[in-house]
Amino acid sequence: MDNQQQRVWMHIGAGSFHRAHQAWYLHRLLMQGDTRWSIALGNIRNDANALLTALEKQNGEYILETVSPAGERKYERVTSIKKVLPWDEQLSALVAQGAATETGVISFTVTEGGYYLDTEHKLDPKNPDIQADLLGEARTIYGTLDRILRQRIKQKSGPVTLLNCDNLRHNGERFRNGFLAFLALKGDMAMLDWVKNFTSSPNTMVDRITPRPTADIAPRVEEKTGFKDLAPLMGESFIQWVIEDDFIAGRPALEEVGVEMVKSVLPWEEAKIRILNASHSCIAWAGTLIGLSYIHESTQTQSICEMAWEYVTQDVIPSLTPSPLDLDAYRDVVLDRFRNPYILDTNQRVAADGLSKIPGMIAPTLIECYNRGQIPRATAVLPALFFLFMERWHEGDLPYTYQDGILDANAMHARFSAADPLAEFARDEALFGPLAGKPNFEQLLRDTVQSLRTWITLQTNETVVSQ
Ligand SMILES: NC(=O)c1ccc[n+]([C@@H]2O[C@H](COP(=O)([O-])OP(=O)(O)OC[C@H]3O[C@@H](n4cnc5c(N)ncnc54)[C@H](O)[C@@H]3O)[C@@H](O)[C@H]2O)c1
Ligand SMILES: OC[C@@H](O)C(O)[C@H](O)CO
Repeated sequence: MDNQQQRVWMHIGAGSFHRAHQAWYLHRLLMQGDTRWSIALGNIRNDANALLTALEKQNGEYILETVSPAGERKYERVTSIKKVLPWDEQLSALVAQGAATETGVISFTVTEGGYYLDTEHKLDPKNPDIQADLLGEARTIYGTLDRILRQRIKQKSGPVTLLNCDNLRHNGERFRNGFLAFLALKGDMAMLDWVKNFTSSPNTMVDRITPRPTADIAPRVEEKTGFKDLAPLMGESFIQWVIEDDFIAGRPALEEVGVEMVKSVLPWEEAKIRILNASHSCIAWAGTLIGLSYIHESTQTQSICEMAWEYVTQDVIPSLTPSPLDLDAYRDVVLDRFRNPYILDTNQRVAADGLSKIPGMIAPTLIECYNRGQIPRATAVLPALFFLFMERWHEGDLPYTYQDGILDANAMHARFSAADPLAEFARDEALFGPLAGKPNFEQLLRDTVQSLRTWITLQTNETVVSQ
């Protein structure tokens, strides 16, 4: 193996997922003796500083615990992060590393809300974070990359791949359109041209359920491996990564470790986003509404599992057919993964970012059902659950903090203080695009919310009686 040319893959977004997924794949490649690429990890926000410090102390290494649906646990020391980039206000370390010639790939996980796109998948220029970045700050992925690439051009470091690893449909394309729109709004046509010509943004489908790490992992890791890990994490044993092979400045040989390199990621991403992610949120919102804390408990509640099953079976599968995937089998495997009791994934984590998930993951199925003359009764359950979930949020009755990158808390409270909050919700174009304000859609939501209120009362009484 030619190890002369050391290349760097910089990742922005030091959350759990990157370390359980992309870093794990590269680690496997290193273990095969191909050490040409390594990862440099940094973050835009200052919310990962403790983790970055812990990783720095361990030379970027940590133990990943994986657990199968049967409860079999495995431990692996992940060694692909060779550089930990410390955070400062100016993001100096990220900028320096991103601008270096050795860096050929810049990937990112900044959550679904981190792209600030509306139902038309267009950048929302009114968002305060976007406005700040247009004035030169680096609060979002756009302002951050703007800074990095500006420096890259100055140093003549050449082309670079910008690799989105978030759960977004057409994630490369949507990010790229957002970024180009951002640069156009800035009026920076030279930079815009450079990005068009010297970067590529492959679409990818990423998959591994990775809960937020809990305190019980470290003692287990120490007992099993003898390593007193300051930054251990846990994920399910299942893993998948499908990428469109469009890397402008080289890439690690990821196909050697099970990554599927394809021409078009479309069938995989549609299945993942609609069958896995949208059902996941459905289960998290429903579970929360009847007092459950974990995804497996919620999925094991028959009426909740039926909501997800019917949504996929009645509305999604007809939308995605024909597909090269066996969608019925995909649905069943996904629901089985959600039932894994050892993962202890929380409804809180999966319920997050609903304001981005409704337009990105759920509205397309609603629209397509209407377009083929079908009333999307099963899909309407998902936004109806989200409405009831946000009503609880408004009343201060959620058992946890709701995290949503694009939530305008004042506007949302105002909506729920209006005479008819459901009408306001159904008319929200940012959520429902062309369906917003359509009387038949509003009525469908109203009826669905009503029957879910009855379901919640019944379920809650049942829970109280059986306690
Ligand atoms: N955890 C999973 O199971 C999983 C699986 C597949 C894909 N993903 C994708 O990865 C994303 C992150 O998941 P995670 O488990 O690492 O979450 P996490 O909560 O551990 O980390 C979130 C990361 O995003 C950053 N961030 C949040 N909002 C941002 C914004 N507006 N701009 C810039 N940075 C922002 C945070 O600083 C942090 O680094 C998910 O939202 C999803 O799109 C996660
Ligand atoms: O639906 C929530 C996601 O974070 C999910 O855990 C992930 O997409 C699985 O790959």
